[in-house]
Amino acid sequence: MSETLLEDLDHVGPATAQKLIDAGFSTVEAIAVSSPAELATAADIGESTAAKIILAARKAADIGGFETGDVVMERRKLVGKLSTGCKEFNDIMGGGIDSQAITEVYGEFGSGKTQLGHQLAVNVQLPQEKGGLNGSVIMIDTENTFRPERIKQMVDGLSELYGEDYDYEEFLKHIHVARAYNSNHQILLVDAASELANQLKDSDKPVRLLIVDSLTAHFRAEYIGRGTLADRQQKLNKHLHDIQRFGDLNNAVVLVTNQVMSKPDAFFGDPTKPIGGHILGHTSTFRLYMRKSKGDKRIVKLVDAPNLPDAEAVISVTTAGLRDP
Ligand SMILES: Nc1ncnc2c1ncn2[C@@H]1O[C@H](COP(=O)(O)OP(=O)(O)OP(=O)(O)O)[C@@H](O)[C@H]1O
Repeated sequence: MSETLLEDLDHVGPATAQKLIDAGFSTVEAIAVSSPAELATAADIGESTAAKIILAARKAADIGGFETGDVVMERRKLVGKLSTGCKEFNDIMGGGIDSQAITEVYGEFGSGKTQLGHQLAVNVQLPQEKGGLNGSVIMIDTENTFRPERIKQMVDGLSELYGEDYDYEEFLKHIHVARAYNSNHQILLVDAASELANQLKDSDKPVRLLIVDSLTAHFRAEYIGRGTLADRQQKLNKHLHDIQRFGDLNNAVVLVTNQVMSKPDAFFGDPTKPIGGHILGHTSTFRLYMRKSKGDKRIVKLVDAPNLPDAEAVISVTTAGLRDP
């Protein structure tokens, strides 16, 4: 990542730099990949100035053009694999959940999406040899489903598993949770997340996991009726690009959850399909479909991945956390 300060960019004075930072554009890279309209609104500047700033940022950040395959290969080498704690599940994901990608998990209520989020929030804090990424977590919680008590159970589960004495309070300190009260708030929280990630960048636990649980619930509740569909998809699309950018810039794993329709509905369509339709399908790099099975078992199906075959894994959701059955 470039070390250029915002103030060193042409057309950016100290006041504008501060406005940009307040709006969540705290790095040259974040500015370089924004659109003039987006930047103009966020920092309250004219669009032509915004366009000039973006050009300057692109030069300074040295991103946005073509890359040769070896450069892509270098960045891909940094891709981290976060363990789910379940062997079969890790296997179908090629060894774990990739950083620098969005993984969407969809399924009915109670299928275990939130449990997976909690387990990853614990695992990501572990060192690499234990399947973690030695990182912190940012969680955008839209339905008030985050439960610190559940984290404690999972940390206790880890202590048992490894015969070590993990302190759940330490784990909780590295999970930054924000409630999103509506879809606009949810969108703004990604900016806040970028800022926080930036602050923690050089700490001993940089942010390596972003969870948005649920990605779609607010959008679904707020955009009702056919006339609003295009608007909703457009907002969701931009939101997802912001999220993807977060994952790329922070080399972070991104997990977003999504519901399926429990009963057919003319607006949202097929009951077995995730909400959000095509836009989500194209943006999330990995899609997982979770469903309940017997007892505490859950079936996780990889339905879409760039370079992996579709496959299924069985996991158990136990008090100690996600486990192999
Ligand atoms: N402490 C626990 N011990 C064992 N199993 C648990 C525990 N807490 C939750 N579960 C299991 O996880 C299920 C809830 O799963 P989860 O909250 O992840 O669902 P979800 O897919 O996020 O649903 P929703 O769409 O409603 O948010 C419970 O029904 C239970 O089976």
